[in-house]
Amino acid sequence: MSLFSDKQDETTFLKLGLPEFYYDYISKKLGYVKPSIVQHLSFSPILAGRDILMKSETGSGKTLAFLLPILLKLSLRQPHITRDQGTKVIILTPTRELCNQIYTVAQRLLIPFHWIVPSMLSGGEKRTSEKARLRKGCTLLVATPGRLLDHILSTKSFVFSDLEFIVFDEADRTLDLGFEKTITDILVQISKKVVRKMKNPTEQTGSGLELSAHDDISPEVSRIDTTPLDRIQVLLVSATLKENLTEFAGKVLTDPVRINPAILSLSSSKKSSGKSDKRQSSSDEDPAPSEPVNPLALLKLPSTLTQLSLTCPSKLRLVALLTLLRGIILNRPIGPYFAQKESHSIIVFVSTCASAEFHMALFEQLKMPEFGRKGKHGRKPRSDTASDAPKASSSLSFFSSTPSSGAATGDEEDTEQYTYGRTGLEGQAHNPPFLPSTGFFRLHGDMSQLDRVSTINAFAAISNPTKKSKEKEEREGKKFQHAVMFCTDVASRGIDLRGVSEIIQYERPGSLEEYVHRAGRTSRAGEKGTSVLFVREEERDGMERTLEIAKIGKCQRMDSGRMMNDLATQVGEQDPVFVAAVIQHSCESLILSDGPLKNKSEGAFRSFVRGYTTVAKTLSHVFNRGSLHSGHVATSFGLKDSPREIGKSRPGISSQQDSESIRMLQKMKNKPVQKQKRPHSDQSEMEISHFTPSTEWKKEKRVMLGQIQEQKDEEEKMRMEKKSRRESKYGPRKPVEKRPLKPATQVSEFL
Ligand SMILES: Nc1ncnc2c1ncn2[C@@H]1O[C@H](COP(=O)(O)OP(=O)(O)OP(=O)(O)O)[C@@H](O)[C@H]1O
Repeated sequence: MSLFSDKQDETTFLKLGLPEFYYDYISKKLGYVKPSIVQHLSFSPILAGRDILMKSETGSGKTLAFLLPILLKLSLRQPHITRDQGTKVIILTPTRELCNQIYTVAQRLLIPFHWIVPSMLSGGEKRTSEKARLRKGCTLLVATPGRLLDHILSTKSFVFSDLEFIVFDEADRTLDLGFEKTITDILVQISKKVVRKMKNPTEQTGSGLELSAHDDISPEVSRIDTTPLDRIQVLLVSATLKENLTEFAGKVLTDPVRINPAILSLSSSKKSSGKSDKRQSSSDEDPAPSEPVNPLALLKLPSTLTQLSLTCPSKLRLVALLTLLRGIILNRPIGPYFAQKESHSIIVFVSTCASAEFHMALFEQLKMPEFGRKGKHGRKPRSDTASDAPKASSSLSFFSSTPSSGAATGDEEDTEQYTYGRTGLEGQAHNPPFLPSTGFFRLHGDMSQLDRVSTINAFAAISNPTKKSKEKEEREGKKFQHAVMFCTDVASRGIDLRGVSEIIQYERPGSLEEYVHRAGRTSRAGEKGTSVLFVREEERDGMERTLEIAKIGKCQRMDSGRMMNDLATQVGEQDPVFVAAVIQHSCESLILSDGPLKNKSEGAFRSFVRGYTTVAKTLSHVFNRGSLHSGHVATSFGLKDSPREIGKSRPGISSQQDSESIRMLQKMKNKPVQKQKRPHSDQSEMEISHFTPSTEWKKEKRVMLGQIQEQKDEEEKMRMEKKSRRESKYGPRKPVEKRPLKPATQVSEFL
């Protein structure tokens, strides 16, 4: 089903009730002519004051689906709302990026309604300037939970006693990230403020430190007194509403309307409206029977998305990634799956900050090796014609663990060829980049907020250029045709980057939901897109079956042999295995010659192996470290040391390492060589099991969660302040046992 169904084509925003001048504005200035299905379905229930449980596929326009009717409701009020009436709408988001994005959309939508003031609290700014904005007053506030609670408790001038709407965008993610207690605290504070206002309607209740010793903020959702929240319209929104939301939704939503375009039905638990805010409408009807509670239908991707899996053994992952990226950006014929475009913007998902940093640094420096010209006796470059390429079938085994027999028929000339480039760096200074005219970016939670914003802007300037960004690029002389961004899952939720037509899930997703959200960064608003998932052979069937069972879609298998053959043809070689070996060798040599890059690579390798097990139950049967060969994983990070040695060796090229590299080239060509000293697989597993969660790993994990930790620190600080106030008043209290931090990847099992 497309974003706009046939029936939807007849519906414009005008028919939904937008005033004509406003429709003119959003259609002409913002390009929103027809509502998407989710916007169509949610419009009247929100106008009617109903609580909403909204689930719709990624990129289907959920932001507008809740913002437009809310803003319309507020804008129509007479006399006009003023900012000194306090905050009427709070939108909670799990990440700063999403916060920023929603705030930007709200700002644009509100241009004709200048009396409605939007604002944002996400922790990227100084508290004092945030306080100043709150003091002036804002009608609509987009915030991350930690920073919002901070201001609720400490900014006296923050007025929210007349709150009318709370929206939880990406609600399941917010809970997953361990914000449950913070949200509970926020709701408790809001309830108190609303109750107080109800008792004394003329009082202008600001916020501030009003906690008493008896204000024990409960960590349990079940202990929120939600009666006052009945006055507030609550909206839970996500592309994936999981079971961890059931209890939460049950507590904060009253008689919600479920909106799920996938099922194309609206449902409600009861016919009657129980909310006191039903003041707006009595004509609220339940248009359809209840949505069946089918946990397998919880995840949805756009039908315009092509899902692919690329099977690849660990030791060839790096080469395969480079080849795939080159194939996409050069519009080489790597199957019918990829758009032939002048400019490609590709997001590559990795699982750790260290990996994102490493890959960006490597790809930025990597040059195209000189195939066929470096051999001792020289080797004539072969012609760049398709007829020279070996048959696909012969190289399909390129991606199997053992080289194909076809690949093993090297002659003496081939043997000499392995002396190619020794260090792989000779004469490379003048070589073109492996991925020409491509800007590389990284986005992860360990970057400062400023860095993250400028990265997103720089990437967007290529993926979706505006006149302004084009001028800026030309001024600065940095004109890239393509963009590749290495991201952790910090970017997988809600980020709306138009023009991204390819997603590569290079390192495994942490859960099924993560898979969906990552893939959903393309095919937005009805556009076409492709998502490629890298899997090992032993993972492929399990992953495909899981996606099918969960009705996420069918994952087609990518013809990796064809991809490699094409690269070989491009560089004038016949043997894709040889080409792969040379590329791998170039990466390894570059890493060996560059100390900081090697450190990055080692860090990325360690965090990859450690993190491999932190997979949610929905995917733990697919990705298990039992079969992970750490030696091969090291190869995929361009490391030649055995896993045991990684981190111990000094950066720089040693002759021993260099000869090992040549041996590896020979091994890949299936030449009889002295056995390379690689750990036995059992030994590898011992290495991996060495990486049991340590303090160091916990630290890294916190880094991965970036801003969340920062917010947790803030919470802790507030708790301590509260404790000391309490103790100074009532004396020391028996310490309460601390609840363990909920792992970010812990999600409910529904398969
Ligand atoms: N009615 C519309 N007409 C045209 N474009 C639209 C319309 N509604 C939304 N869009 C565009 O579609 C894109 C996706 O919208 P949005 O970010 O709200 O999707 P989403 O459902 O929240 O996705 P996700 O679940 O990934 O966060 C945005 O670029 C938005 O501008």
